[in-house]
This record gives sequence, structure tokens and C-alpha cells, in this order.
Amino acid sequence: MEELQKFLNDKGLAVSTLPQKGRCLFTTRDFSPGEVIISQIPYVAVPNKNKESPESKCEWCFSSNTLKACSACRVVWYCSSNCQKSDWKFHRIECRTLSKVDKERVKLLTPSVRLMVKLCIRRKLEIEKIFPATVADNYKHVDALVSHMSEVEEKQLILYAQMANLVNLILQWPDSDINIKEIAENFSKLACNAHTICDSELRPLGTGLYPVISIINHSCLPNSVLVFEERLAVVRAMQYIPKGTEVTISYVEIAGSTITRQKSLKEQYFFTCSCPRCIKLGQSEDIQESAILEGYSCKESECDGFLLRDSDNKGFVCQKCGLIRDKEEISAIANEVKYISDKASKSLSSGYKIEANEAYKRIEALQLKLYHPFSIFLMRTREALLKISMDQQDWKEALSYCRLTIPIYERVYPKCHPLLGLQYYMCGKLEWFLGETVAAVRSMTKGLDVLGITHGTKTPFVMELTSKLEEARAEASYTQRR
Ligand SMILES: C[S@@+](CC[C@H](N)C(=O)[O-])C[C@H]1O[C@@H](n2cnc3c(N)ncnc32)[C@H](O)[C@@H]1O
Repeated sequence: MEELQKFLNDKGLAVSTLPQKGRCLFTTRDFSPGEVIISQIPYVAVPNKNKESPESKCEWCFSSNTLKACSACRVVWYCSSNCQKSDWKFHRIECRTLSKVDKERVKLLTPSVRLMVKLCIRRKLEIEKIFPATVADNYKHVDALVSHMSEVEEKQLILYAQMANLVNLILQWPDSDINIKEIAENFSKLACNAHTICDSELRPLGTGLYPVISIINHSCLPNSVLVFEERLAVVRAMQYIPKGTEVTISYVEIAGSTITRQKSLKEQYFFTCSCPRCIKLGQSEDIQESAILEGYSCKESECDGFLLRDSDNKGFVCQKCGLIRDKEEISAIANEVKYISDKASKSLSSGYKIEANEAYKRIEALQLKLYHPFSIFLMRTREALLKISMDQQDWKEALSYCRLTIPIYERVYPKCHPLLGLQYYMCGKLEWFLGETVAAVRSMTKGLDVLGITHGTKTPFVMELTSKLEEARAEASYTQRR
């Protein structure tokens, strides 16, 4: 711990403990917006498996391009010999284990089981000094992670025990080298400490354990953001953070109502958030915001009031004009939305984009009758329509959906949230492509103002976006001069 404190102190950080939160990371100097607070390579990491690339992704950089399986184990894939070489020191040992797994059991190697197998191997290699521990990469930090074992439901504990047994069968180590109870507990630790590794556009690629970064607690109004540069996790200040402040990131989607955010935090992380947004729970300002984000709109289309349940639970009363919206009318529309949503997701997963597009448009029309214009549900439908239009290369339609999401994004995300930056930038790219160059420069600039802070101005991702913006600027000034 002393070594870690010294390591963090050199970076302007310190670990402290608060009774209601456990360990916390504090700043011991000021940080400016966009400054890297801390970065870490994963102690262990695995790529996701998904439908588009069932053969997985590159074990080292998570790319999906030109993959070749390791010829010995045929479980792990690489996109290049460079990536294979980078992973060799570890995989050489993991490969011996994976090669012995019989074909039926290979199917059970889910990303979480693989991550645990890697964690056990990494621990053993550290004990044997093949992978010497460093200040930041050290199994001691895994030991120190919270597991919440006493709060985990019985059903989940049984599942962890079964998964631990499977890990034991895969490893085939002598009994003296394996502790099934510890592995089961480590599954619980992964559930509330591992991070989803995403690409620069925040698409999930894999899962990694970064035990020092795991010291950072959650806030629904965070002052920092966690992004990834391939496997490297980087925490950047989203705003000016004075000395003596707790560093916070957000663990969950912060677009929802307070009740929704608190529910997901409780379910996965076993705590009740008391951040500046959450302490407003039950106050009129929070009730109104939640009703706008997740509640129903007034029956009177001209009225922008929000609705709350009436006292005898027969319907919902508009808090502005007093009109009552009938429960039956609401549930009839909601049921139709549910029915079409099921069809839409089935069409989408079977690749029937045209059918999915039509279904989502019907959902949007129904949701417009049901919800407030700033509804999260409407925002999700428009995100789906935006994605389908992009896939179908219908740029005009994509731009119109992108523009419709922006006012909602501006309401639900902080000014410097990466998702807001990405949405502005996407809007700009579409505008540019459709010849609206002046608007494009405006939107791309707004996007880069955010992304320069969240992703860093010197990263290849932001540098590429910057050079595109310069091109758009040159084109805009040429068009204006003509
Ligand atoms: C990734 S760990 C963060 C570090 C943790 N505090 C520790 O002592 O190791 C996640 C756990 O920290 C606690 N935690 C994180 N954010 C919190 C918050 N805002 N309020 C209370 N507890 C929090 C919860 O127990 C959660 O499951």
C-alpha cells in the first residue's frame, strides 16, 4: 500500500478511505480539463464475442480485421504477428492450458470464464516470478478489490461456484495450486470492478481488469471520464479539478432518471449513490426531470406539462393544465409499442433492415403520442433509426435522426460527455457529406471541443477528426468566397 501511495503521489493522487464508499482516489494537485489523471494497462483482458465476429477479436488490440487463430490452441485469435508477439509471453503459458481443453468444453469458454482463467494464470506467474509484480500490476491490488459476497443473491453465488469449478477443470492444476472459493469470490469482484473496454467511438470491444483504476468511485455527475486507447485505460479530467477533490467516473448510463440510475447501481455495485444528482431524489426538481425523461406527455398536444399518477391511481394528471390521461389509453399504446419493438429487434437481428426501419418508424410515431419530446425512450428509438439509416447509407435520413437526438443528448449528458461530442461530430460529418459545409464546420467544432477533452488532443483518433475539420473549414471558406 505504501508503494502504491508513493506511485500515486508522484501523479498528484492519493488513496483514502471513506466509511460509506470504501477506498477513494483523491487529487493532491489541481488537474485541468483534458489532463490525464491516471492510465493503466490491464492486469488481464479478453475480447468480447459478438454476432458480427463470432470468431472473437484480436486478443491483444481487439481489432476484428484479418484474424488468424493461434495454431496450437485455436481459441485465441490475432490480427497480426506484432499483436501475437506482444501477447506471447503470457499466451505461451495460457496456450498449454487451452490446448488441452476438449472440444465440448471449449464452447463453455465465455469471455468471463476466459478472463478468470487468465487471472489465475497471471497470479501463478507472479508467484513464480515469471511475470514479476510491479507497483501497479500486482495481485495484491486484486486481493484488495471489493467483492460484496455477503450481498450477492444465493442464485448468483451458485452460478459463481459452478463457474469456478469450470475454471478448475480447465486449468487442471494440482489441488495445492487452486482455491475454488477464491475463484468464486473473484467472479464477484470482476462483476463490480472490471471495465468494459471500448473503442474511441465507445463501442464495446472487451473486458479488462485495471485494479488501480478500480479504486475510482462512481458519480452520476462525474468530474472525470474513462476512455481506452486500445488496451490502455485512460482517465481524463472532464473539468477543472482542484487539489483535494475525489476523482469520480460514471459506472452506468447516466441518461436515465434518478430511480433508474440508482436501480442499476444497486443491482450491479451494491450501493446507493449520494452524488449531487442523486441527493435530489424526491425533490420537486428531480420528480419533474424524471417525469420528462421517462414519464408520459400531456394528452393536449400543445401542452408541454409533465404527468404524475393521480391520487386514486386511475390515470396520470398533467401538472401544467390539469388534464387527466387515462391509464387504459396509455397501456394500449405502450402494449403496441412493446409488440412492434419485439418485431423490430427480431427483424434487426435477422438482418431485415427495411422491415426494422419501418417498425422503428411506427414505434417513433407511437412514442411521440405517449412521451415527452425529451424522452429517453424516444431517444433510443431515434438512435436505432440513425444506425439503420447509416447502415443503409441513407445519409439524409441519418442526418435528420442525428439532429433529433442532439437536444435530448444536450439535456441528459453533461456538457463535456464523450457521447455528446461523438453525436455532434457525427452530425457534422453527415452535414459535410450532404454539402451543408458551414453547418458541418459548426457541428464538427462543437464535437471536437468535447472530444479534445475526453479523448485528448494528441490521440490518433482526435488528430484524424481535427484534420477532417480543417478540410471542411477550407472547403467552407472556399465556397463562401465564390
Ligand atoms: C470499482 S469499486 C470502487 C472502489 C471501492 N470503493 C473500493 O474500496 O475498492 C466499486 C465499489 O465501490 C463502492 N462505490 C463506488 N462508488 C460509490 C459511491 N458513489 N458511493 C458509495 N459506494 C461507492 C461500491 O461498493 C462499489 O461496488
